Amino acid sequence: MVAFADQVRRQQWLGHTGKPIQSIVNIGIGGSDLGPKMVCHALQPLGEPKLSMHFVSNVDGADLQQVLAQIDPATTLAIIVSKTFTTLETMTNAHSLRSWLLSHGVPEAKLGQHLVGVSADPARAIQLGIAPECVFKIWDWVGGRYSLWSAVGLSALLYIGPTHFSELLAGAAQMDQHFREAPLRRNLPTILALLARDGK
Ligand SMILES: O=P(O)(O)OC[C@H]1O[C@@H](O)[C@H](O)[C@@H](O)[C@@H]1O
Repeated sequence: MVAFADQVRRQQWLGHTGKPIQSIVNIGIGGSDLGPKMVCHALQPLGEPKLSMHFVSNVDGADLQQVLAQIDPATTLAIIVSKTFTTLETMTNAHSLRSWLLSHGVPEAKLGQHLVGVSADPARAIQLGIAPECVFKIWDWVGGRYSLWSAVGLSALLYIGPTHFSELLAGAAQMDQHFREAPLRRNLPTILALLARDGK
């Protein structure tokens, strides 16, 4: 995953016309959308300025159309993110985006340069035309709401780069440890949960 991200970030991963990737479109919903979207938004100052990031989750076609109007198929990389690869909203948007690429000049044989997948079920991703080596696997035991820390974080990795992404993972591991060990009075996730409860 890091080798792939490096290639894209160094402008060595080329679209079908030989131009480097400039736009990343993350297609997913729930945990396969919100985590990476939040990281890309929160860590924008660390983001790669040559990449524009887009997130499409809504099955209402207006969501996808708004993004398609801003990007060039020749320089677009779509990441289809779905643990199951059966989620209706994501599959609908993935098929629409695939058709858009094909109808805007991307030859079917070169679709693999513009489409990658993240899933616990790689066979389903391959059926969509994603090259087997471009399907990044999520472990089965990762729950949707925590999946940012798995391959679902690919768009965040592309945007902030491997060094910052490793720091993000290390910070999460540190917080896991803090949650297990800190006394409740100083336990940050516990305090946050209590504040949220009080806020209701
Ligand atoms: O990643 P998938 O399989 O497309 O699922 C997307 C989301 O689907 C929702 O139904 C789940 O509650 C979420 O946890 C999950 O992230």
